[in-house]
Amino acid sequence: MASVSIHPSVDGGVKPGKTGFAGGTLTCHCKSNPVEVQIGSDCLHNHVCGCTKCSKPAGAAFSMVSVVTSDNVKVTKNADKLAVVDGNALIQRHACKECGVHMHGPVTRANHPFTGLSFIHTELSGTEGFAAPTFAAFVSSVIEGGTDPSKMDGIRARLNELGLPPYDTLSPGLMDYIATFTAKANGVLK
Ligand SMILES: N[C@@H](CCC(=O)N[C@@H](CS)C(=O)NCC(=O)O)C(=O)O
Ligand SMILES: [Zn+2]
Ligand SMILES: [Zn+2]
Repeated sequence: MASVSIHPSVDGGVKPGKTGFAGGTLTCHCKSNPVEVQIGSDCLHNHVCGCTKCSKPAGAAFSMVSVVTSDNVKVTKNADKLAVVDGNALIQRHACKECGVHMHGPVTRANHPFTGLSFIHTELSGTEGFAAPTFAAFVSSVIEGGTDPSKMDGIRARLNELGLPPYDTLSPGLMDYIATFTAKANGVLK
């Protein structure tokens, strides 16, 4: 069952986070002058994502991606090496121009449910303790990234085995959060 690599951080089993964890430093893969980003809190939620836009380690079918509030994200070293991958995307993924690693991705678009949040990859921190992923998002999207559709049953079974329930968009909790935001913005809900 373990033939497909979901992500190196979960392939050996999902490691629980540490209660009261206060953050850590994310470092890119450059051997010299790496970019460093300080995260001043635990992540609010963590998950694995199969979409083509989130950066995946070599050989992995998924990225592991989480959110923190953007005021808890500070680029502390070699900020000049960062460039936005796609200026039109909702998530402004800032990648290292040299090694390609995505370091942080703030959402700054006005009136969006995710405004004020930044997407980060906690495995870039040497310190373990960030909250563990709890579900798998955009699972069907791995096909767009080149996965053979015949592998999908096995991938979903492996995700369930790891305790990461698979969804083809976000988890029900997050989809409800987004729909509630939209219903309030439209005046349908008070
Ligand atoms: N099927 C698309 C899905 C892309 C997508 O919608 N990704 C989600 C999860 S990260 C998202 O919120 N994207 C916003 C963005 O990339 O800015 C793909 O794989 O490229
Ligand atoms: Zn780098
Ligand atoms: Zn994604």
